[in-house]
Amino acid sequence: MSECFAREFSKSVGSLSEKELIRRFCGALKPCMPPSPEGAGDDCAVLPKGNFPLENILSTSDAVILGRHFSPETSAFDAGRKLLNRNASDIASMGGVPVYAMTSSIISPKISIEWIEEFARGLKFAAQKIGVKFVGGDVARGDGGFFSMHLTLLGAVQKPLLRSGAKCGDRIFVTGALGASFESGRHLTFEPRLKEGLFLAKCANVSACTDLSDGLASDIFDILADGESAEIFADKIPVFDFVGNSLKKSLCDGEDYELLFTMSDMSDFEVDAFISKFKAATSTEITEIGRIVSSVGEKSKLYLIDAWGVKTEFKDEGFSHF
Ligand SMILES: Nc1ncnc2c1ncn2[C@@H]1O[C@H](COP(=O)(O)OP(=O)(O)OP(=O)(O)O)[C@@H](O)[C@H]1O
Ligand SMILES: Cc1ncc(C[n+]2csc(CCOP(=O)(O)O)c2C)c(N)n1
Ligand SMILES: [Mg+2]
Repeated sequence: MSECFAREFSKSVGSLSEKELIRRFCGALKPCMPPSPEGAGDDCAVLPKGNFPLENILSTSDAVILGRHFSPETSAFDAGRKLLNRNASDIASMGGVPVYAMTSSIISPKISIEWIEEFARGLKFAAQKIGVKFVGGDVARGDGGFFSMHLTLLGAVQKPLLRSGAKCGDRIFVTGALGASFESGRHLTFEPRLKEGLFLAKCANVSACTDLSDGLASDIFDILADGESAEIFADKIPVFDFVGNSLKKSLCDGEDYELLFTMSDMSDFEVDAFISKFKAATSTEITEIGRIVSSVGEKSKLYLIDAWGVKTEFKDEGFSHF
């Protein structure tokens, strides 16, 4: 595994010119970079409309920052893969398909050339899995030991799944299992729930959807309108099986990159059939974890209901940078 910081100047990006650095980075991304003008090389990338196969264009942006989203011990390959996949998770949560990516980076001159190429190979690995092409970006020098790369991902969607739309009485579901994403390494190795998002986009009674990046205890509020709260059945939360994981961690750790969504007008009988259909179409487990309830006149809240039916407000928060 290549080390993040070079031990000799000649192996550091500081020994390269800006153009040489871009050439090395883009070289490691091949064959995921189309030639100019669609790809890098001119002042802008020229993206043919026909390459966005569906009616609406989606756009999202997220970064990975050394010390914030990965550590100096993380493999560069895993950090690069994470960068694309965490953006693809946002496209998945809208029910879209990812198409084009652009990366902008701030790089300390001490970063090793081998490390940055390995980072690009992680990006390429994720891109080949989900059919994304890289079409340009930017690099700038950062001081000290700083490294960040920001990725803008464009995608396409017919009818987007939105965060808004959940109504009182709707059932709340989540894909996969939650918590201990850092300790288990899933924050690096997860696969974006793209086929799951596409499946949901075709279901008429999905009323809201988002992906879980800051933790359910935070992200649930993104799908609650004024006058709505969420009741979650504590014993239904799919706690990821990992030493030290807990209900609290499953709600607060973040970086699960699972989909949280709501369904309207569904009978108990239909729930089992839906869960089976979802599994058959995507190979992914989903769990019904709660309901949207009315709380008119007060702030939206997250309530936990225990196995005895006792309801308490859950006040711990998910991840927040500030
Ligand atoms: N610097 C910014 N300028 C404009 N809009 C922003 C900025 N930062 C965030 N936003 C917008 O705020 C909204 C919420 O951002 P948030 O980062 O919570 O979404 P997210 O990408 O799903 O979450 P995460 O970053 O945890 O993956 C998004 O629509 C995003 O585009
Ligand atoms: C070194 C290191 N320290 C902490 C964490 C945990 N972490 C970082 S960002 C984030 C939420 C989503 O990020 P954002 O809001 O930027 O989208 C979480 C849970 C990590 N993965 N690596
Ligand atoms: Mg998101």
